[in-house]
Amino acid sequence: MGRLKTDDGKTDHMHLYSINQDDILGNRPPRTNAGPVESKRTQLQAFIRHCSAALGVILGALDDQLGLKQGTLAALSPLEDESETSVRLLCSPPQPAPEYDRITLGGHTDIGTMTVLFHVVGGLQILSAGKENVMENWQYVRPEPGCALVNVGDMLVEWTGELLRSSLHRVMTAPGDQALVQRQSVAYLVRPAKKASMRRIQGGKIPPLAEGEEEETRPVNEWTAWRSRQIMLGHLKPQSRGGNMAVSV
Ligand SMILES: O=C(O)CCC(=O)C(=O)O
Ligand SMILES: [Fe+2]
Repeated sequence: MGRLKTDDGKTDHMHLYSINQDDILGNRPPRTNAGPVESKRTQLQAFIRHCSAALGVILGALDDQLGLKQGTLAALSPLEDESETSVRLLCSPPQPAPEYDRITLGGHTDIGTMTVLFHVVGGLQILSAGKENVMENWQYVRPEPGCALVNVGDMLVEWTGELLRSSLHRVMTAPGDQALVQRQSVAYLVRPAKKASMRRIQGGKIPPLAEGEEEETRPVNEWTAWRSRQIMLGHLKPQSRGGNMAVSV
């Protein structure tokens, strides 16, 4: 806790544990995780497969809407290929004297393909497209019982020539009395296969490169390292991207 800088120059207010998909599915030699994770390998495998199947349905619907061949988007992140896909556990301690302006996890867009988020306690906030990044423009996203939240990541924005949008979000102290309890969330963060390309997908409704626009040719790993570094150095500001054309699903 307190290791990551938040947007207001303070530090985070959460514990974070990342579980690597390749480790759980056996795509690489096993890592030694914390005891509670090691004892739940079977459940984690089932969880990953379940999330992935659900995302497959959503990606299939997006294929249709974008006029792409069925399976195009899902094929970029197959379970059996090595990737940086992870299950991320977040935990923020209760605040007996809540500081409602405290940032638990700073504003960011998810860098990968898509995210499935499970949360019960509030605190997640989103900055709507086109809104200035000031406190009063951030809106809480109320968790819906029995529902997961699905987020588009930056790579889907790149592949679709910015048709799809990745939204800037963050975690704050939960509103009202919810701040008095511990907040936990589980996120399944899908990243593409390491060997995938960041090249824009061709076909369907995806716009071809405009004149003078440079083609992105880097592989996923290189692009990820570059983007993370640009954000860390402050050369790139995390912000909502894409959404150039409404695509209804
Ligand atoms: O805990 C949450 O509600 C969101 C976490 C998140 O944005 C992330 O893990 O990328
Ligand atoms: Fe996120």
